[in-house]
Amino acid sequence: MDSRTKGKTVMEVGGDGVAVITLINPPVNSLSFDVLYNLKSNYEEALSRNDVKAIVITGAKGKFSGGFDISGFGEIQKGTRKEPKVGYISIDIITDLLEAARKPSVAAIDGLALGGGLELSMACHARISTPGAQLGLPELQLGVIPGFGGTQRLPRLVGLTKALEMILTSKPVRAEEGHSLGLIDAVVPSAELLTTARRWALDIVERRKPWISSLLKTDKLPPLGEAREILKFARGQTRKQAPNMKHPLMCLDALETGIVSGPRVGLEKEAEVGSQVISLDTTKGLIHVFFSQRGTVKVPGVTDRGLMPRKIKKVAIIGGGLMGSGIATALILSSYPVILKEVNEKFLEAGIGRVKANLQSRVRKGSMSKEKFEKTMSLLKGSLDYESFRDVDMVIEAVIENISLKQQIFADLEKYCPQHCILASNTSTIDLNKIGERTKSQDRIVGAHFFSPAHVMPLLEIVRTNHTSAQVIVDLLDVGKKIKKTPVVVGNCTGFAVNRMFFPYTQAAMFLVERGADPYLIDSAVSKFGMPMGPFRLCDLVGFGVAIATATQFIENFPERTYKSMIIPLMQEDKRAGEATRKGFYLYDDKRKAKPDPELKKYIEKARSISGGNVDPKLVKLSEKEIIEMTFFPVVNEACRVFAEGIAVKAADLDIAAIMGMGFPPYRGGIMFWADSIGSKYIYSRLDEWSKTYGDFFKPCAFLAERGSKGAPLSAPVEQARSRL
Ligand SMILES: CCCCCCCCC[C@H](O)CC(=O)SCCNC(=O)CCNC(=O)[C@H](O)C(C)(C)COP(=O)(O)OP(=O)(O)OC[C@H]1O[C@@H](n2cnc3c(N)ncnc32)[C@H](O)[C@@H]1OP(=O)(O)O
Ligand SMILES: NC(=O)c1ccc[n+]([C@@H]2O[C@H](COP(=O)([O-])OP(=O)(O)OC[C@H]3O[C@@H](n4cnc5c(N)ncnc54)[C@H](O)[C@@H]3O)[C@@H](O)[C@H]2O)c1
Repeated sequence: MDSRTKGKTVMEVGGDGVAVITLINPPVNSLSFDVLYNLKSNYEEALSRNDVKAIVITGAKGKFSGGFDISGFGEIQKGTRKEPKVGYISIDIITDLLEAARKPSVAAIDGLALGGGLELSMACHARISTPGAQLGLPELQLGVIPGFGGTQRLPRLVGLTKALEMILTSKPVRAEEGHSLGLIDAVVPSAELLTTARRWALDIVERRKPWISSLLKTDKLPPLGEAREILKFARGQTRKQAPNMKHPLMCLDALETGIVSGPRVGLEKEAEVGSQVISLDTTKGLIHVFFSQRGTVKVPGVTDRGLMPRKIKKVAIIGGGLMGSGIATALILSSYPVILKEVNEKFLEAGIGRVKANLQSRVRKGSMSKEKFEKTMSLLKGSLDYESFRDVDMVIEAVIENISLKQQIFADLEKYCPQHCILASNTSTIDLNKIGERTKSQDRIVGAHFFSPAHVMPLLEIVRTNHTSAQVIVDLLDVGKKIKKTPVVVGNCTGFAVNRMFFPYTQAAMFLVERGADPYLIDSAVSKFGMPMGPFRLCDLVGFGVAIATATQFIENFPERTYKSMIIPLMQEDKRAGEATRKGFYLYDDKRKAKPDPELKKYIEKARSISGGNVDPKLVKLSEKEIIEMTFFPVVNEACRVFAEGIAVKAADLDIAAIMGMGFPPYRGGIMFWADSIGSKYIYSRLDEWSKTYGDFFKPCAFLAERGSKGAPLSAPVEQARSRL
């Protein structure tokens, strides 16, 4: 393969007259422009050769195709590739050359057929798959729409309602379901895939099997009136669930056009809309997130050293409280045998009970069978001492946030655990060097910072000190992958990356209400921006105990830039500590529904008199845009510090940390990507102005000042010399 080309296809014509075209573009046989143009040439040749009666398309190495090469969208967005004529691939190649050919095509699907991959197969005249195949149209998740005819062919093969479900949720179906839906014609073992597909293709030629063009099918489509109602309902749901995104509605337009005006017009509409969505900001954000998420496991100086992850056969967890039980759940769910250590029988039983409850909720929801529940629980063993730690490969400490307790535990671990054992702590704030101070094992000490609930939240911050060995990080990255977390490797400091970004967010919100802004308007503006909830609702949810503990750490470590608000401590004095006490910034009813509380004013006024601040008429009347800027620009500022200090190696890691740890909307691309979309100059100028009016909480850091004064992108790499990692 030419090093400048991305992938290819190869065609082999057998003595039976079947041309087998194989898609080759590792690792997922994505459909790059090179692959697609090669496929076109192969088809032209196959159609012109007299010795070819039929065609089979398959993918190399057990994968049909993971879809259009996503980096192609980036090339078009950046202008480094000229966009092909609208509809050239979906209409000229896939429809007019392939589907309308005089020779039939059969798709032989092993492994993945996603996005453009499934769409290519739907243009074939039959589809044979292996039992493990995954079939789906996940394009909306990337901000694009199914663009190789998926909006037209999928409803015609599986019906409108199922097609909408598959497209709007981006969730794939397995082969058996695909078969019962009519998407797949036969499911056969891997070893029989190609022979069955070849025979099927020849059977079509011989008229022993039907020659079906998906695009021309109408039997699964509902009557027009019903179709319009179904689409109207889908539009309503989409507007509610994705209010800040245009592309799902544009996708529904393409579907509707095909049903109302016929598939050819539908294909044209799909091509037109498909081209328009590429330049949407939300699409740019989502595509950035796709690659950034996969980039977190590429850590310079660590994962490029040829180290292989060691096998972790057994894990011990110390502390079966909220976090320890969640971490244990995540591990046993991925088949790791786990020992859970607690201080006494009562606490041990409670810890194991929490793990059980986590799994039982899956059984109740029907996502786990009773047998699987028993089998999974059998991987968990309780312990009250360290004797059973003698053969563990990794320990994760999750006891209360107390330095001397953690130091003692790590000293004990050094005595009991084997020398190769990884010693991890789930601390959210404490310096790992301090935790390991009484050991000689600094090279195997690492942070494994999970987020609550640990068996649900997707992020794992892997915290390394200057002493943590690269091997230990490689091992933990592998465990993270196996337990289905997205790991982000960060440096050691108070709050690491996520909590450092969280602090200024909540503090800015407290500052604004003390100066007269309405907390409920702030929550509403922040929710509209795309966060799962506003900062005040969030404080209620996590509880004021946690909020005060984390704020204390920030105040101690970063006093020069902390806004010290008394609102939460004052409320806590009155035993209103958030949702758990049914009173916080909101009042909660029996069903935990939140409603504003007029009494909140009292606490705000008292806090204001303690801080000595005044109501600022400008801040009373903030627009939603100004609210977002005043709450999130301080987050950008802190993210810049984290990046400049080398706590995060790449700006994109902070994007993923913000999305998965804070709930920052993925379609905004993450905190640094969003900041760059606004421009460093503007952010710097706003923070600079506010810091002059309201104090150092808003003061732009040196990194932001430097880049902002030049208008340089904040996410451009930091010089290596300045990076701590
Ligand atoms: C305007 C005209 C333009 C031309 C017309 C365009 C019309 C669009 C047509 C079409 O409808 C659009 C699409 O098909 S969009 C793509 C749809 N497919 C997907 O969304 C699948 C995305 N991939 C995944 O979900 C997963 O990667 C996977 C395939 C399920 C595999 O998961 P797994 O965990 O095994 O591996 P990963 O770590 O995720 O991925 C491994 C590496 O592969 C890269 N990769 C995966 N999919 C693609 C892809 N479609 N394009 C490019 N690269 C892909 C991924 O980035 C990883 O790379 P590394 O470098 O990190 O190894
Ligand atoms: N709660 C969160 O949202 C959260 C999020 C991320 C990280 N963390 C961190 O996780 C750690 C645990 O937090 P948590 O919320 O699960 O606390 P928790 O109070 O719910 O649980 C701590 C458990 O540790 C046990 N324990 C104490 N000493 C022990 C010992 N010597 N041996 C065995 N068990 C012992 C306690 O009995 C208790 O059950 C803390 O370091 C915290 O900072 C918490």
